[in-house]
Amino acid sequence: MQTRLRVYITGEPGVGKTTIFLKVIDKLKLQGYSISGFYCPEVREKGQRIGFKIKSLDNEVEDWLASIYARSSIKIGKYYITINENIINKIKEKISKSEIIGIDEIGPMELSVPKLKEIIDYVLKEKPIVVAVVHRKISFKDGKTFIVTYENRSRLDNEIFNYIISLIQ
Ligand SMILES: Nc1nc2c(ncn2[C@@H]2O[C@H](COP(=O)(O)OP(=O)(O)OP(=O)(O)O)[C@@H](O)[C@H]2O)c(=O)[nH]1
Repeated sequence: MQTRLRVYITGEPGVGKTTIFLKVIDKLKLQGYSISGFYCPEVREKGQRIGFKIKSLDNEVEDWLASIYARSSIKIGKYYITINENIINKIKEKISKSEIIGIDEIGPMELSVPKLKEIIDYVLKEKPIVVAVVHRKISFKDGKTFIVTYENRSRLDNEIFNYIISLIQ
């Protein structure tokens, strides 16, 4: 039977979702699994968030996703979306070669960018194993959701890693 595993990591703003996500990805990499995907770290200037980058999980590909300084036809909140076809294709190329896909995050912004939504839809539909940070306002039925809290964040990465390994080894 082809494995089909979805693991979603969610929780309140700033609680530690990305930290848990990256710890789980690192543990899986240490087990020798090929993993790719992307994450969208925020960029701050003098303490103020001025935009987001998009980076491939192996950090080989990086570009601006959205910025308050750019100008484009898509604006989400105060951010103009600036992602280009070139980085999308590079990330798609990496995703096509991996067995495990990691995404941080699946949120209103990422889903409002057509090219990113296309990748997310493809991954959730086609790839066997997906680990994704999901915005607290979004939920998926097909998979297991782990909620990060201040109380469990020191151990939740191990719990999630052990859950995944128990199903794919
Ligand atoms: N002390 C401590 N700090 C943590 C822990 N996990 C995350 N943090 C810190 O909490 C802050 C937010 O962590 P993130 O992983 O970015 O949290 P997030 O939920 O992804 O944040 P948003 O994407 O902005 O909602 C960062 O400064 C982290 O270093 C933890 O287990 N202990």
